[in-house]
Amino acid sequence: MATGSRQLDLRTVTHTRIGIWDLYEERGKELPRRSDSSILEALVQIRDNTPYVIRMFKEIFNIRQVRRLLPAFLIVRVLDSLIPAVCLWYDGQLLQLVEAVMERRTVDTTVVIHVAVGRVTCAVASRLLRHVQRRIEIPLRMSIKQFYAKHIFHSMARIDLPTFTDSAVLKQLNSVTLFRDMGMDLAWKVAAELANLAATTTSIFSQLFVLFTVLRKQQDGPLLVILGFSQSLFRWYRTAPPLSADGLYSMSGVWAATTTNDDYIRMQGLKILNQVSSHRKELVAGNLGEYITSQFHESAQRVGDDAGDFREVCEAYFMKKFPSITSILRETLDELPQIAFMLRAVRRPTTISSSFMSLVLVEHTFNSFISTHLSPYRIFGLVRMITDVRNIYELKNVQNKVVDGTEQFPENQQSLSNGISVEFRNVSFQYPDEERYALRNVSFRIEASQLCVIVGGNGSGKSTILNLISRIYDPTEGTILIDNRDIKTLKLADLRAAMSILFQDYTHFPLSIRENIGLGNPGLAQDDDNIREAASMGGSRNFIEELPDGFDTYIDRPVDDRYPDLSEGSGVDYSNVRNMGGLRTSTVSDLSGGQKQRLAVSRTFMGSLVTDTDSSVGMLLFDEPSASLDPTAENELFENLRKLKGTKTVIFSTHRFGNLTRHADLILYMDQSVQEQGTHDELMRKEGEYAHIWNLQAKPFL
Ligand SMILES: Nc1ncnc2c1ncn2[C@@H]1O[C@H](COP(=O)(O)OP(=O)(O)OP(=O)(O)O)[C@@H](O)[C@H]1O
Repeated sequence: MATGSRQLDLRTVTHTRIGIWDLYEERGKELPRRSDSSILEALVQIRDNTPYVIRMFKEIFNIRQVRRLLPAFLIVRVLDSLIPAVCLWYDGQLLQLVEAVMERRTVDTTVVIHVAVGRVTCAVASRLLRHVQRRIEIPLRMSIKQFYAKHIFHSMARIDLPTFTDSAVLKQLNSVTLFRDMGMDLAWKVAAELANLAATTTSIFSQLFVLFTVLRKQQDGPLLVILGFSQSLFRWYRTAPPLSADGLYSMSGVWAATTTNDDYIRMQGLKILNQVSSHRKELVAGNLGEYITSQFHESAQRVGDDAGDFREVCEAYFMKKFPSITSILRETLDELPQIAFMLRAVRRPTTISSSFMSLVLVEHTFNSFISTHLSPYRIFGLVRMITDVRNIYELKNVQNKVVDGTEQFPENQQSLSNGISVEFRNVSFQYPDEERYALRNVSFRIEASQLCVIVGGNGSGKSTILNLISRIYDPTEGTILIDNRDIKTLKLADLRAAMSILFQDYTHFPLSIRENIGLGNPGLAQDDDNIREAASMGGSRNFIEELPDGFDTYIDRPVDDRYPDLSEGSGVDYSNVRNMGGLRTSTVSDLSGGQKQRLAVSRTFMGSLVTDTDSSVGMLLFDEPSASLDPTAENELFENLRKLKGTKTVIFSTHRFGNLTRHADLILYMDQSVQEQGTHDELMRKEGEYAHIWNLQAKPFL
């Protein structure tokens, strides 16, 4: 697969087979900040990522709402964390009361009342504090989330296609955006976890202090406290997850894992086929339900229990490698407070009941330490979150693969009204990770304001030419000149503002039809008159105006209506609430394929519109835009394109030979390279491949 610079130096890479997975690790090459399970490594991670957390706090503190609410939240949180210590103090009072009763055989009722009132007050205070905490937490969380939603949105919006589809970059993006709202919520989660940490530490030290105060007069009391504390520390350590901060055991270096297990790959494919709504139509029409179920079962049977996700399989593998060495020692340590208690009971049998109560108090307190927020899972979770905070900020630094130019384009905005010239000089191109050349040694020149039609069979490289003109990708070899200047020297934003493109694999944005068209020219995106004009040019205006919501219609609504978990099939009738609220029953859009294509054409025409204040584009690129259009619509489109001749450069790619080619200033007949070029008459006279296909395909219909 790999070629040239992509070649691997296999001597430095080790291969391990783990279940169905092949793991490749590069020897002696460490990633800057991934680490294994040791607490020390976790500390290193915290240290490395602290600047990002500080930056995060500075930023969230600049949000007015947060500046007001965060200190209040922290104060309430810490106050709440002191309550267990107060309760413990009352328990100590109770303990002393028992001792006094044992010695004097009388009960001091004021102490009893005091303790009872104290405990009740603690319970009430705790409940109230938690309520206040929750009240503050919700607006606080929403403000922070909103702030990071904007931050992450911008960091992602600037990434170009080759970078966006790079699997390593994708992983970084996923760490920030994988779970719904995850990235946006992350800052809040980190803040909340740090607050928890502070509160838990306060809680532990205040309880330790109270325990010492209560038990210091008892013989062996301090010893019990020390033993209890060390016991809980060891228990804490024992429950510490052996996972590294990124969830994988001890794999701190550069590594990659893949699987070639056909059944596993097929199972994942079948799952997607079954889950993603865009496949449902074919699944139903093809009567595939039973078939894919049986295929899934067969594959699952063959692959057996090896069919795990890499993380699971890896965990199981490394588990075997890490037996617990110190477990016996830890088990012994667990028993130390009880041993101390028994020794004391043997030496001083009269104090046995008070010692027992002390022991219960100590055990109860330290058990609560382990089960609190200081649980090792939460600590490791925090370390992971802190690493993700760094990912959020580093998203901004992801380098685009298509490097921006520095020169303004065009030098004179007016020049765009005469179109833009394009020249390919010996351009060859391979898509990333592809060995085959999509284009090989392609040269041609399209003069400003000419109409160029690119024709050729499937896979002949037509779309690739448009991808290169818009610098979605850069050529592997050769040069592209735009208005006689190297395309790489021009500022990308200027270049793209100067052209309007309809890609073959266009999509509709999950926005209103108005915006779907308007975004063809962001400068005019709010201008209703221009949007209507573009809709007329693209042949979509009539059917849009007939829709109940007209230009406000959403083709795919990005927000789902919500219902309780019970579905309609389970006997619940939602029609009343649905009718009352005007909720739709179907998520499927009402537009035909041809209507959708007309919308996409309208969006592209949007770029050709001019106002006094805004310049329009100088070039329009259409990649097979008439595939789903009826003959009338296609004819209208060609008329509109012909009208642009002389003011805009128009490049039109198609594998259908016909009306438009006869009006083209330049026809490129492609098959990986330019096989023939010229006007229709020139190519017909040449009697080459173009003439042959034209005679076959178009002539009978004209
Ligand atoms: N994103 C991509 N990644 C890898 N290879 C690609 C990609 N897009 C296209 N190719 C390959 O590049 C070659 C040229 O494809 P291109 O899309 O330019 O052809 P086309 O002439 O537009 O075809 P069609 O008429 O079918 O749209 C084909 O071999 C195709 O498989």
